[in-house]
Amino acid sequence: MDEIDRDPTRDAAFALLSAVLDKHRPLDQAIDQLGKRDVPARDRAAGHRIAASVLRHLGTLDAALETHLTKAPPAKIRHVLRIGAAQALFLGAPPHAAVSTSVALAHAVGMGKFAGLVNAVLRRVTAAGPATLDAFDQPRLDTPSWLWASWGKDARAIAVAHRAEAPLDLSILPGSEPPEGGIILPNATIRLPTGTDVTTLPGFTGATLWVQDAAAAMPVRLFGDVKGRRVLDLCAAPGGKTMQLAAAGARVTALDRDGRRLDRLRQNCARMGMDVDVVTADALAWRPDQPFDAILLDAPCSATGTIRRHPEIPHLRRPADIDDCAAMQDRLLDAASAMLAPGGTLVYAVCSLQDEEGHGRVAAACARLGLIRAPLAAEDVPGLATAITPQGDLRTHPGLWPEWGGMDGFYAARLTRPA
Ligand SMILES: C[S@@+](CC[C@H](N)C(=O)[O-])C[C@H]1O[C@@H](n2cnc3c(N)ncnc32)[C@H](O)[C@@H]1O
Repeated sequence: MDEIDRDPTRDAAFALLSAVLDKHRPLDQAIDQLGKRDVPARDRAAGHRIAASVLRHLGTLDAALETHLTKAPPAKIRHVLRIGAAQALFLGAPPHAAVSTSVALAHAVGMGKFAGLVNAVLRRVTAAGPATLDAFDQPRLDTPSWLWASWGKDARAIAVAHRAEAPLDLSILPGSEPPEGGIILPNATIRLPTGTDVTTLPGFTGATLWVQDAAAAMPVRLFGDVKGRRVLDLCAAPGGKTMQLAAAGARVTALDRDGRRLDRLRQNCARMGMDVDVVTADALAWRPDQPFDAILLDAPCSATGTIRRHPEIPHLRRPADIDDCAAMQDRLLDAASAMLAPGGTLVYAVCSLQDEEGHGRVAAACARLGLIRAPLAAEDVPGLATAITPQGDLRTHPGLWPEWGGMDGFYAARLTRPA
């Protein structure tokens, strides 16, 4: 087949999948690359939707394809098969369209000699539609074993929640009008349906709202009333929690070592008309003129609590990454503790589901640094009393609030330095 009808959407999906699974790049970075190669926004978005669906259901797709393969195909053909099967089994594409576009894709990626195999396997795997998958334990298949084991009794609820895309969550300025069509969650987060474009909402241009997952809005609340208080946001960019602190009336110093992410923080705060002191520095080296009595450490982490938004994460992370994150978190906790005034409050948070990055780090910090917990009470975390751990910390996961569509996985602890 010499003449190939290029299909930019499927080409984009293939490029994204290959960037993630073969080159181990984050999906957002791979999408930016497509933009630099002048792939139109519409094809980037449609390709992203397909690639994200493949990544979300990778274990199930591979198990279903496996039953029709007698020997392992080349990696490129495996991607083509995954893309075809995901469209028919998860994205509602008619089977014949999924098969024919995949055959064309096999040619387009220089693998035309496998076109017959693609045609035969996809016809069989799509013949019965999504019912084909009923025999599979999909949540289990789609979760790497080490992650499943690490999530203990919550593993199934978490993995089930990962099968759906996250909704759009917004924080709004106190007293401002919520956007139409949203539901108001117990912690005052406004939730809009998956796929809503925030930039089209009147409150976005009107500077009354910003994007922040319901769980991500909890750590700042643990300080209580911050009006007029000096607060150090130690790992601040791109600034969701900085804005929440500023909106609550705090005098915020927002520090991050990543200049590009801080540019986004500056843009976000400027859009909201918020005045924040921004510092570009390494938290491990920087020290303030005088200690702070409120410090937020929203530490860098494995981000396994955000898999609904970043379905590539289970396929990129390895157990050793958790150890690396934990070592960095310990160093940042040491630094935060050194900047905390006696009697001050340190809120430590991570968007990770891994105990080693949450409870493990805080237990070690208390023993090492003499910090003590100020355990959370039900009124600190509206609607999430059941997410308070026996130690008095907050542990959320995507399977919570299923009736409203879940939330990100976060861990947060409130610590004090004895006066
Ligand atoms: C989880 S993100 C912060 C998200 C942010 N708090 C928000 O709500 O939008 C972690 C941040 O830590 C920053 N970071 C990592 N190591 C750092 C260090 N040693 N010093 C300062 N910032 C650091 C990263 O650049 C990243 O922006």
